[in-house]
Amino acid sequence: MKELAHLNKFFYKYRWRLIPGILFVVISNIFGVLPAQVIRVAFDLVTENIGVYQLFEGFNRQEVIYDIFGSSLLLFGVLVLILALLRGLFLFFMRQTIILMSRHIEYDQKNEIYSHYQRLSLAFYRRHNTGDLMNRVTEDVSRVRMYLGPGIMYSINTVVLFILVIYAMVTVNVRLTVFSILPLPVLAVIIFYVNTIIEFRSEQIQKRLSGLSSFVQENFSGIRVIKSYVREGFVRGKFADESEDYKTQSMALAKVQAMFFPAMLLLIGLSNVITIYIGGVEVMKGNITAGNIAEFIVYLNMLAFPVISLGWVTSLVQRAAASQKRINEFLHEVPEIISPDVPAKHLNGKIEFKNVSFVYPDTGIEALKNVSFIANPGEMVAIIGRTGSGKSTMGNLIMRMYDTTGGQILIDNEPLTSLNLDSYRAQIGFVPQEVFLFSDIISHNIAFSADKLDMPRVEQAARDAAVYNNIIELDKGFDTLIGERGVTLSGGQKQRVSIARAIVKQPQVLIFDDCLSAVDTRTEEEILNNLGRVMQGKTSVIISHRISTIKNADKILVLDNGEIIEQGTHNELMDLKTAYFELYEKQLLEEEEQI
Ligand SMILES: Nc1ncnc2c1ncn2[C@@H]1O[C@H](COP(=O)(O)OP(=O)(O)OP(=O)(O)O)[C@@H](O)[C@H]1O
Repeated sequence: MKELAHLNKFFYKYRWRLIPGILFVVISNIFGVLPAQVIRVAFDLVTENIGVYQLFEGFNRQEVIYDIFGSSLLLFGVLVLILALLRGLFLFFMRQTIILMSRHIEYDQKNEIYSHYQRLSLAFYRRHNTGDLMNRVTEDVSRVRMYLGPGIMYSINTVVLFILVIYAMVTVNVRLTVFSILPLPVLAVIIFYVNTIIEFRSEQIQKRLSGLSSFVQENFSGIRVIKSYVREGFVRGKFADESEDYKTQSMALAKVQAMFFPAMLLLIGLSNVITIYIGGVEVMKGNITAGNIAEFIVYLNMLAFPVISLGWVTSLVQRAAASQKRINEFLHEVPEIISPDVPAKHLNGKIEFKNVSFVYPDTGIEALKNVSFIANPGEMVAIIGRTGSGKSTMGNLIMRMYDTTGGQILIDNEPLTSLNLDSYRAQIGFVPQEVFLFSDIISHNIAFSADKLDMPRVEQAARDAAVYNNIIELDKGFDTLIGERGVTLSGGQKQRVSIARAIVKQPQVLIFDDCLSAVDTRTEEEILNNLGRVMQGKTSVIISHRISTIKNADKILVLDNGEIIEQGTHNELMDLKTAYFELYEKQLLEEEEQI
């Protein structure tokens, strides 16, 4: 439960909603209790007046008594109505303060979690799946809100109402009070247990439902594979099985829910019966009036809801505590990559790896061993090697997505870890291996790094990335929506849009992580020529599988199993007639075979 203490700061922040809220709860409950007393007086008036009315049987005065009796009853009726209206008004204020407070806190908490997520490093995102990350910012926050809003509101309501009602009951008759509230604790305990079962089953259903939606989502995304392998029938069968499971769980829940309300009504009914019986005995003894029984019945029915909410609120708080625990787990996660608090600096673009080694934190895979090289401003350095040799890892380390586990990376002769990270990354154009474009229009995707859209710059970047002609051929040109809701670009087009996104930044350092793989060799040459112009005096790091992409580089690093086994220019490496030469021969042979 201590997990919920994290939320106290929000209660303090919104104290001017919470305090009036509590006040409104008290006032609304006072207006809730008063009608019961009015009803008692009215009831007693009825019994008295019937006696008086019968006494005047056969007299003219009987008519007058009847009229007085009628108008006073009407007055009581109007009074009850006014009290009910006032109660309603304060209930409205209560919700407007406390429930609104919970919505404000929900908003703040979502932002708090989301901005913390943004600070966490790539390794964190690798460790946790997207569904989990999303659940904590949506479902868990909603559960916590249930505690902040209804939870707090009904708890205060229950306490205040209990004090007021029990006090009013005890002042009438202690014996009757004890007997009539006797079934209520049983009701609270039953509701707590039934609620726990309901919640457990609901959670199971929720899990099945998210399983079902992930299943459907994945199959819709992979519909091409399903159709090409004619697996529609198989997938349909699997869907039916998953749905069947969901149905069974839902029916089990419906059964418990079906028992819930009758059990509740039974216990409330039992309280009423006891009140009337014991109350009747007390009336006969002359301890209370008939009006008191009516008053008690009203009190009991007023207590029923708080008793029910007691069980409900208890399980709600438990769930909120569990959710807050999950939220806190992430909020207390310290980012692995922290930028030192130093001023931004202009980047010249010298990159130096000094005996860099790197082991991936979660898998323990040693991706780089003792890697050393220098890339000077104005140079194009290429990295080539077999798959899994550590090329992308080098890109990730230059971007400081991870910190090295051995050796050092120097940027402009300073350790990378001592630079202002935001300013450093802002001056690098990184094109990742897996293209990712947002579901937005093309121009926004290209201008992603800028706060303001500068169309001439976007168009120039598209030209340099050799994708301009493809874009203007589309009906809406740069305003074409791409992604799930829009046009599907080809693999090569996507790669080039993501290249344009990096170029538009006019970066000091450009990193291409195998992002020309889906581009034909002629277009590739065009892009590389443009790059030569755009990146004049700046540093480019080109990671590739293809020798054709990198043969003009100033320096080629041949990576194998995390180690640089050769480095030099194309000609130098060819002369060596070792690994690079063999790779060249192999690729030449493959090209000839294709022709
Ligand atoms: N996020 C990660 N967590 C753990 N291990 C990783 C991660 N990314 C890569 N690896 C491992 O590190 C090694 C080097 O991977 P890397 O992606 O750098 O190779 P690559 O040369 O870029 O390969 P490819 O050409 O296929 O993209 C591989 O063994 C890979 O399994």
